[in-house]
Amino acid sequence: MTYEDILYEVRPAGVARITINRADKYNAFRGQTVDELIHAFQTAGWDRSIGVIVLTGAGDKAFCTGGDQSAHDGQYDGRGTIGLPIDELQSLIRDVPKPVIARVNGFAIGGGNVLATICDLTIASDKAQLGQVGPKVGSVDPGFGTAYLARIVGEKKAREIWYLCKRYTAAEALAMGLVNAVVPHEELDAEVDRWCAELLERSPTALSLAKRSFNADTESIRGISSMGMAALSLYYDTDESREGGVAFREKRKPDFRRHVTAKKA
Ligand SMILES: CC(C)(COP(=O)(O)OP(=O)(O)OC[C@H]1O[C@@H](n2cnc3c(N)ncnc32)[C@H](O)[C@@H]1OP(=O)(O)O)[C@@H](O)C(=O)NCCC(=O)NCCSC(=O)c1cc(O)c2ccccc2c1O
Repeated sequence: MTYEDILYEVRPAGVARITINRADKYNAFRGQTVDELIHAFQTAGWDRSIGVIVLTGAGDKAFCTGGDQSAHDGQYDGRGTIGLPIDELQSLIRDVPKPVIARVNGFAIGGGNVLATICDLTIASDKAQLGQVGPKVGSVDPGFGTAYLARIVGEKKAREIWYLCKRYTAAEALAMGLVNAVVPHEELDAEVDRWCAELLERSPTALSLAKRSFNADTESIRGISSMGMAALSLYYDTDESREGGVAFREKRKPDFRRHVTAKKA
């Protein structure tokens, strides 16, 4: 597969770096981006010469800001249940039998925040900002993005993150356990390299067994996600959901309640 939306590099030896290369869109993903990410994770995941996978975004503004709002009118573009086969990508990041590190170099918002959450480890620049926007833009991740997040930061904090859609600094994310480390922006690569070097010294089979063992406890969320995606697909076809995307593109506040109250009894 020839990549247009991502970069795939092996650097240094043993480390596959997968970069969402859409800096002009704040590294938002469209259907093609997700398909390319799936291909890249499958390649790195089953290549025995690779011991660690690093996921990041191009430039220094954003790690990833989730679904591309310019490719979202009702359903997203793409071949999956909601257009984007994002649930396949999320499962794959969990399924690859090696550690995946999120290198969070800027905004990790919406689906970008979900990707960083699902990765095994997260290392953030002190310039990073993390948060959810779903209910602000007529969407929600009804699976790993919500239920798995609650496992990490606790129910109260997870509900705050999703209901209020605030942006959190890297330091706040560290305090709530959403990231493993925060470093000055210019030291991000050196820190990621250090973590990768240490992981490459560990037994790959022991790491893979540990990863599967951690995953086993939250596998039921995969079922919740697949049911949730079917419900979400129906929601995306409502005026209430469309209002979120339209308002984002028109750079105005959404008025969701107008559509709720317009429903017939
Ligand atoms: C990232 C921001 C917080 C930045 O805010 P700021 O005020 O600094 O800048 P702008 O808002 O003006 O943005 C700058 C520039 O970037 C464009 N942009 C940013 N994000 C996107 C995007 N996601 N898609 C397309 N374009 C984007 C923006 O339009 C500006 O371009 P100009 O040309 O006008 O200059 C803020 O931008 C922000 O909050 N962005 C997030 C937007 C968003 O709605 N994301 C999608 C949310 S839904 C989602 O991601 C999602 C993901 C999943 O994985 C799911 C899984 C399962 C179910 C559902 C899922 C889901 O809904």
